[in-house]
Amino acid sequence: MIAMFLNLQVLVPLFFFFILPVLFFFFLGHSSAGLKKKKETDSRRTITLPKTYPLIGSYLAIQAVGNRRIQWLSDMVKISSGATFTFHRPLGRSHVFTGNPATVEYILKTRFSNYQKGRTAINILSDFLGTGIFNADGNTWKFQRQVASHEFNTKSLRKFVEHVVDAELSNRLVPILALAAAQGKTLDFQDILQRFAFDNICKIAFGFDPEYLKPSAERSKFAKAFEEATEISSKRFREPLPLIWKVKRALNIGSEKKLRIAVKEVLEFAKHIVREKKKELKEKESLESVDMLSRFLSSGHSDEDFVTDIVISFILAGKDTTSAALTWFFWLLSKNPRVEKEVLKEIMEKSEAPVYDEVKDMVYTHAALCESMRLYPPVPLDTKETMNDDVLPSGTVVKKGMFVTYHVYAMGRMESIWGEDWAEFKPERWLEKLQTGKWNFVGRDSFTYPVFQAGPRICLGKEMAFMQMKRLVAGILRRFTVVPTVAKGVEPHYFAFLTSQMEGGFPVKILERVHSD
Ligand code: HEM
Repeated sequence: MIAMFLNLQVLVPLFFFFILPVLFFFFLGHSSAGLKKKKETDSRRTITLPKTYPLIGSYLAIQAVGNRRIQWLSDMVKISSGATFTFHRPLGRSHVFTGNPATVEYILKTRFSNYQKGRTAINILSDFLGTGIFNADGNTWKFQRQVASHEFNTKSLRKFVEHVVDAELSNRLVPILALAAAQGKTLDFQDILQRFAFDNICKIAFGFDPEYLKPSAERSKFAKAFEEATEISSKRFREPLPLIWKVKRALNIGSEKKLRIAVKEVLEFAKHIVREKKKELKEKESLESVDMLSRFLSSGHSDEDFVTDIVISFILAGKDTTSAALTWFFWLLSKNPRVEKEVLKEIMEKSEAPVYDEVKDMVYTHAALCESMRLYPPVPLDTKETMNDDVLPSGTVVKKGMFVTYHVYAMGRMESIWGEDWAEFKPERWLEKLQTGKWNFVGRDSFTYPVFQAGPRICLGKEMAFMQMKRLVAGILRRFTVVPTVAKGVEPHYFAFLTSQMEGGFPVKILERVHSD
């Protein structure tokens, strides 16, 4: 058995890393005609659909684009008829990518039960997420969704904004920014926002403060292990064949060994907190805390593995999504002083520490965040597995077991959806001016704008995310200006594993607004 694994461990990488590159150069040398006819040109380049070869499909084309996969697939979706593109993976497997709102509605709502997370994705994430809501289908998912939905009511949201977010903002974030401003220090703003979001979501999910944003604090072991587990688990999706990570896991080598250690660390820590909470609950009979874990436990769900899995899924869902959105938001704001001015105007009309209703009423900021996530969605792609053979509204035939991905990033950049000015950062496309002179928010349907997914599995934390982001934007911009130190003319690179990131971080200087205005 071991010998077989060792053979595979040698043969599989040999095929993908040695034989394939040789084939690549062979085809490149002999067949530029191998590319299909030109489909679309822009001022800088010609965009073409990739050639498909026997056995390897279009693997070479996607390898050649390196870390521009999202952008390349977006181009393919945009030039394909019905905004639906079939990518041919090695060994005859096909994968459909779509940017067609009718198809998105079809897979996320009309034929919801036919397009599930599926076995492949669940297997990939199960070492880390177990059967938590993010990694479950059918009744396991439904039950968690029903129980968790109760936790996202107005009362919880109000407490969240007025206690958790406010405390993290005024006790940690503002002092860090004030110090950076005084010292003229450059900060990685993406890292700061990620730490802010991690502290927030742990407090909500566990009632536990990992103190990740505390100045000069050691990165907590839990946060570090969580990050490592997320990154390695999501890299499993990138392996050309699932067999590769499975073999590495069986042999406990390389990244899989690191994953095992990280997951053990996360689970041990999470279970320790669950036990402590259970003890507390027994002693006090009812808990005052508002965290989800306490609520789950006090409503009779006491199975340790079950509640641990749920809580971990929530941390994952809330950890890097809001920070990704805010990173790009502050980048776009720095390039669009007119929009920043409008946002600031709205903030200055509220009190210094705006309460829930005031935050809710920040309509222009809400629109600016929607607009920023249109161009830079925190979750750029979302994949479903087909349960039974079907035909999509675009006419594409899908077979049982095939993957269908809706391409959120592409959809935010399609002229057919947003018009000729799709590339402009324009919050006003989400707004109408009322006779009173106030803005009114005009939403888009969630199948055209599936940034939070859509249908029965639409993001549970959407409203909480907006409240957190708006409160944070108000807290920062009222006092500071965020000035990127990215060289002039350089566009930061957008890439993603599960959630999007700015490659290399987001270096900024912080200026006290009093001095800068
Ligand atoms: C800007 C911020 C956010 C964005 C763009 C976002 C987006 C998404 C997306 C695209 C999904 C679907 C993922 C999938 O099933 O593959 C999702 C699911 C989910 N999100 Fe969010 N999310 C955000 C913030 C949050 C926050 C702060 C929380 C929790 C407090 C949260 C909780 C959840 C949960 C529990 C699910 C799973 C829902 C289900 O499967 O039924 N999200 N979110």
